[in-house]
Amino acid sequence: MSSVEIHQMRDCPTSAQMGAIETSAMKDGVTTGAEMMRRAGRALARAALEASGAGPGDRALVLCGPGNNGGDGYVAASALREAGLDVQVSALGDPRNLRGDAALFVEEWGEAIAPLDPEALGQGPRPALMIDAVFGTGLSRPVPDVLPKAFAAIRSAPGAGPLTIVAADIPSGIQSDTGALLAPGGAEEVLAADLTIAFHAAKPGHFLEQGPALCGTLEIASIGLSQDDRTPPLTEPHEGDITRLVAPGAAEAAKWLAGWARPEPGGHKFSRGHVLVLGGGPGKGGAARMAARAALRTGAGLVTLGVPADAITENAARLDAIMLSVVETADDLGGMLEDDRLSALVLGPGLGIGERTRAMVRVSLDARRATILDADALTSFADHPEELFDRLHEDAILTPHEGEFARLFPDLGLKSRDMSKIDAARRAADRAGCVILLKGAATIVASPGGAASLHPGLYERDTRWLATAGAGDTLCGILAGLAAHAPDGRLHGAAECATSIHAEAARSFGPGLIAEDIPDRIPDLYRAHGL
Ligand SMILES: NC(=O)C1=CN([C@@H]2O[C@H](COP(=O)(O)OP(=O)(O)OC[C@H]3O[C@@H](n4cnc5c(N)ncnc54)[C@H](OP(=O)(O)O)[C@@H]3O)[C@@H](O)[C@H]2O)[C@@H](O)CC1
Ligand SMILES: Nc1ncnc2c1ncn2[C@@H]1O[C@H](COP(=O)(O)OP(=O)(O)O)[C@@H](O)[C@H]1O
Ligand SMILES: [K+]
Repeated sequence: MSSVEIHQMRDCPTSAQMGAIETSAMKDGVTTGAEMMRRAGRALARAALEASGAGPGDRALVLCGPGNNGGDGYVAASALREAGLDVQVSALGDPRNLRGDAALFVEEWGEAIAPLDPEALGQGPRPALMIDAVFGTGLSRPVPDVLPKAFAAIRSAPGAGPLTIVAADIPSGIQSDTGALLAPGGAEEVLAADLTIAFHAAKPGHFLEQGPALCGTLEIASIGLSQDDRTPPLTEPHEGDITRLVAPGAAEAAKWLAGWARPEPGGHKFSRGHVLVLGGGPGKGGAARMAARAALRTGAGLVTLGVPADAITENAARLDAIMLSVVETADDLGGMLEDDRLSALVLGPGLGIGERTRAMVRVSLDARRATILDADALTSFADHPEELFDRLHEDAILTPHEGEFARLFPDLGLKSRDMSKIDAARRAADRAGCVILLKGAATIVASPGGAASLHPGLYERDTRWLATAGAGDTLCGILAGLAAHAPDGRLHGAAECATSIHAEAARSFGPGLIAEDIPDRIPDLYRAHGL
């Protein structure tokens, strides 16, 4: 199983990590600050010309800020002028205060720089393209009032043609580590871009909170730093290494899936693992059945659904390849778990909230199998999460959506946290002592100790059709199908791969997707990746 180590992932650095990558590349003589800025600005100009279709004689407006993001803007302004456009530059703050590389490119621009004056900007005529290079990764506090006023003026300026807006690194007003808005009046105060050109790597803010709604299309431009650069771990206890972006290309995904999902040659059904999904009473079985089907399709050799006696008839009428067992109580479960070939357990989908579920979770965790806890298995511990955390171990994983997450980790929930979703998941993993898979448009996988990955169901990997009842149940099943034959302690990797399979299966179905469709897309997906 050595091939499960394959990780063809990209990085998703914070602002501090991005700074460290740049500094170390400059120190090692890989590039210079001016060269990076020149590449960044030229990439912006090129992308803006392409996206807008503008050419010689067309008007361009470049808004430049007081830091290096502004520096990228001055490079872009010079490049657009070179391409024959009629370029106007408007600056926040006095450009004479710019230092370092940015000052160099102000000089290279050498023409008039207007102050950022909403009234003047509102008079038009509206340009064909606009570059937003006011703030990038250095935005550290709410934007000044003049910025939203200038944006509003630009939006309403008179003019015939459409305006293509291109953001340098990230739209100004989004905090690049968290995706939070640093604009007191909300999203209306940030100029939504048609296209965002991120430099070197996508940042967390492109995927989290308000970021995705404001970035438009996201493209990454190389600025001369190698993709393989790694910074040393930061010293803060919960920062850990750079977040990995789980976005494998087709060739990478094929290798990765082969490592995780292809059966061993000469294997048998038990070597592919046996998943036990626990279900609830009559009329509550759909979620567990979907998880079970997904586990079987993903590659578990056997899947058993364990339900109370009065739910057997209903389930028997709906299942064939999936086996059925009566599991009335935690004692029944304990008896079943004497069979150590049961290698992965799923508890939560449709299981019911209360003491029966809590007792089953205790028995499951004590049995030390790969154990996936979702939905009702999480909510059952909302009043006493420590009781759950005390029993969790490295072969357990919690797969909450934001609502379930907030019940177990109230201080880290969406409404109360003052950190990124990534750091919230990291902190939760440390507290719980197991892997956390925190769902949403961007799904985070975090392990105790700080390792974290972000799966973007966004941009070219848009999986918005997954926001449908039961989609999470199938994710549990896919994860169980992989975990059933994964070596111990590999749940982080299994969770990354499961999220990716789940998303790709959903995308291959597309509009109108319902949860039942997901498991049955997996064979086509595997075939497409050469399994
Ligand atoms: N060599 C490199 O480093 C490269 C960097 N690159 C580019 O640089 C960007 C990062 O540059 P950066 O670190 O200078 O930050 P940036 O986003 O320009 O903003 C910081 C400035 O804004 C100010 N400021 C902050 N908040 C404010 C507020 N609310 N209201 C008013 N002012 C505020 C802040 O002032 P201060 O906080 O210091 O008072 C400071 O002056 C990155 O996104 C990429 O585009 C690329 O060219 C590649 C090479
Ligand atoms: N807007 C969205 N874009 C992309 N993926 C999404 C979006 N909303 C939800 N998802 C994904 O859909 C699934 C929903 O799971 P969950 O919330 O547990 O649903 P359920 O409880 O109904 O099964 C998760 O895998 C989540 O990451
Ligand atoms: K910007």
